[in-house]
Amino acid sequence: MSGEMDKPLISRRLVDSDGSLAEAPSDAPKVGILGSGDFARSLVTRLLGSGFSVVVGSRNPKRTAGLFPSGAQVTFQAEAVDSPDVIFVAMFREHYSSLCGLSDQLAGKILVDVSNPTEQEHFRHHESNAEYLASLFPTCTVVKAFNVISAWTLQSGPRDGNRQVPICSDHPEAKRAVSEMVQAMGFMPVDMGSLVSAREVEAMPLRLLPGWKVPALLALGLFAFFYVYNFIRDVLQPYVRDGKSKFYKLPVSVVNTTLPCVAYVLLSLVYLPGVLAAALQLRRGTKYRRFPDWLDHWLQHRKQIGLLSFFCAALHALYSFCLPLSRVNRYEVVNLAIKQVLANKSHLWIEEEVWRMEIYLSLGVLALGTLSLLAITSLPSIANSLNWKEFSFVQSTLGFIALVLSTLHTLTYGWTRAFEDSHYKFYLPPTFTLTLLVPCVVILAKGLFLLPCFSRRLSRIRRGWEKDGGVKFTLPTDHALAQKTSHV
Ligand SMILES: Cc1cc2nc3c(=O)[nH]c(=O)nc-3n(C[C@H](O)[C@H](O)[C@H](O)COP(=O)(O)OP(=O)(O)OC[C@H]3O[C@@H](n4cnc5c(N)ncnc54)[C@H](O)[C@@H]3O)c2cc1C
Ligand SMILES: NC(=O)C1=CN([C@@H]2O[C@H](COP(=O)(O)OP(=O)(O)OC[C@H]3O[C@@H](n4cnc5c(N)ncnc54)[C@H](OP(=O)(O)O)[C@@H]3O)[C@@H](O)[C@H]2O)C=CC1
Ligand code: HEM
Ligand SMILES: [Cu+2]
Ligand SMILES: [Fe+3]
Repeated sequence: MSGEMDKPLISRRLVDSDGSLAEAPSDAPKVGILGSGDFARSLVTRLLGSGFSVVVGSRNPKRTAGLFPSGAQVTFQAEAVDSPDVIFVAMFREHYSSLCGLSDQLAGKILVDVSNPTEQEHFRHHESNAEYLASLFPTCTVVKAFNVISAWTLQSGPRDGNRQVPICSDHPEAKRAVSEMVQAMGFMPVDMGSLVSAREVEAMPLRLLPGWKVPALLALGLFAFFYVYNFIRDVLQPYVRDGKSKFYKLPVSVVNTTLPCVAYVLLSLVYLPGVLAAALQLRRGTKYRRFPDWLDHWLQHRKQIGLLSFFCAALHALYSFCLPLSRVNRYEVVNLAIKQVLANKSHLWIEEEVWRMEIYLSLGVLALGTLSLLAITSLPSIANSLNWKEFSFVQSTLGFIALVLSTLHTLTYGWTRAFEDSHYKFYLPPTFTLTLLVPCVVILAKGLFLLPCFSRRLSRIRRGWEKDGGVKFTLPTDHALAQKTSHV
């Protein structure tokens, strides 16, 4: 082992100066730990601090004892597993089989598997580490726990970040015993069922932001499409036709035409699946049939799509604020002024342009402000403080209002450009016209479903009425449905 690995994660001085880690009272529940690595050391600190007495089993206790706080007993593996009923296996999977000599002593005890496979290991083995441990020690009860907690969090205490510790085991009593320990250590146990779930639990720390992959790819795809489209219109066309170099537009101008389009299209894609779902329910005349998978999945990713839309819109606003700062803008203003002077004109003021700009800026700010409310309420702590009605008012009603405001912002920005030949470059229409299609469909459809004939039928369907057949049951299924389709 290198010197780095030999350094104790917990310095003795620090631990000794902390009164709470003094020797545990003799009647404290005793816990065993096999292994003396980083995880074992952090676990010991936490367990001692939570009132447990700890015995550590090492292959070489003489060498490792110095790394542990004085309250812990460090001894040989065989001795350590003798008295405690609960034993943590703080070792890597490949070393589990080295414990087989302890089989007889371990019989009937609870083994806690804390291990995390690497990504390659996870895919190489069909069974989870915990199931493998259980197969090596058929007379023991194996509980999977703590793998999602880092050694660092264990040591410093669950002050921030996620406190949840998923637990699974085939034996309810063992699971309960470990759950109580988890709670005593300041974490929150989450029952994940039987040991088969260990594979899922072991995959948890391997996942980076699940649920964001498809929305992020969607946003990137839209960004790439609009960026290329704007590049062709704003940079390539002037270069090819007039030999003008407008490449300076790449970092700010083209980006600020691209970002709002991405934000706007994403926002409309948040509200499109709700409309499709309503249309499908109207057509089927029942809500008791599953939506097709793609729609189901889409409904479940609205939160991520919405937050990405908010992110792009916020960037768009920042870029817009920066436009007047750019040198391009300064030169343009000066050149225009010179032109005015040379033409002997004193007052440049186009009333229509002034109003158009004032209105579209104001609408943009209002739209972004409304979107921020949605973003704020999607924070779990805020969402938890709202009841369902309040949450769905903000998300559904205010979100739709944000979509309408964005549409008005885009329309007033575009004004008459869609109908002027000079704004078609290489026959390509102005970018904003491409973005208007989906939002307008969503807004029209929402309006349509508000008509009494549709809305009455829709709300009856949502209360359990069926086209052919009576009322099935009138449980508050709206809640269940809504919760199932949200990622709060
Ligand atoms: C910045 C931002 C943050 C977001 N954060 C979240 C978040 O944290 N969590 C989240 O889930 N989503 C979030 N979203 C996504 C989105 O705001 C919500 O999913 C929103 O509830 C969708 O509203 P909806 O009206 O389209 O869909 P839904 O409310 O699901 O309704 C679907 C359809 O059914 C109709 N309908 C719904 N309920 C009834 C009823 N009881 N009676 C009759 N008709 C009904 C609606 O009119 C609609 O046509 C966020 C979006 C953005 C932009
Ligand atoms: N570090 C972390 O943040 C986290 C770790 N885990 C899991 O905890 C387990 C231990 O991790 P960690 O403490 O970081 O690893 P370390 O390498 O620091 O510790 C492993 C320990 O295993 C013991 N061991 C027993 N038999 C063998 C053997 N044949 N060969 C090598 N070592 C052996 C050693 O103790 P001795 O020499 O005293 O016998 C050693 O200290 C792993 O399964 C890991 O996935 C889970 C979550 C977070
Ligand atoms: C503080 C808020 C906002 C400000 C200050 C703002 C400002 C602007 C400005 C200055 C333009 C013209 C850009 C250019 O000259 O190329 C513009 C265009 C646009 N904005 Fe905004 N905006 C805001 C919010 C939003 C929001 C929330 C959305 C939608 C989600 C949005 C969507 C658009 C669209 C689609 C365009 C047209 C882009 C194009 O085709 O060129 N904006 N906005
Ligand atoms: Cu998913
Ligand atoms: Fe595995």
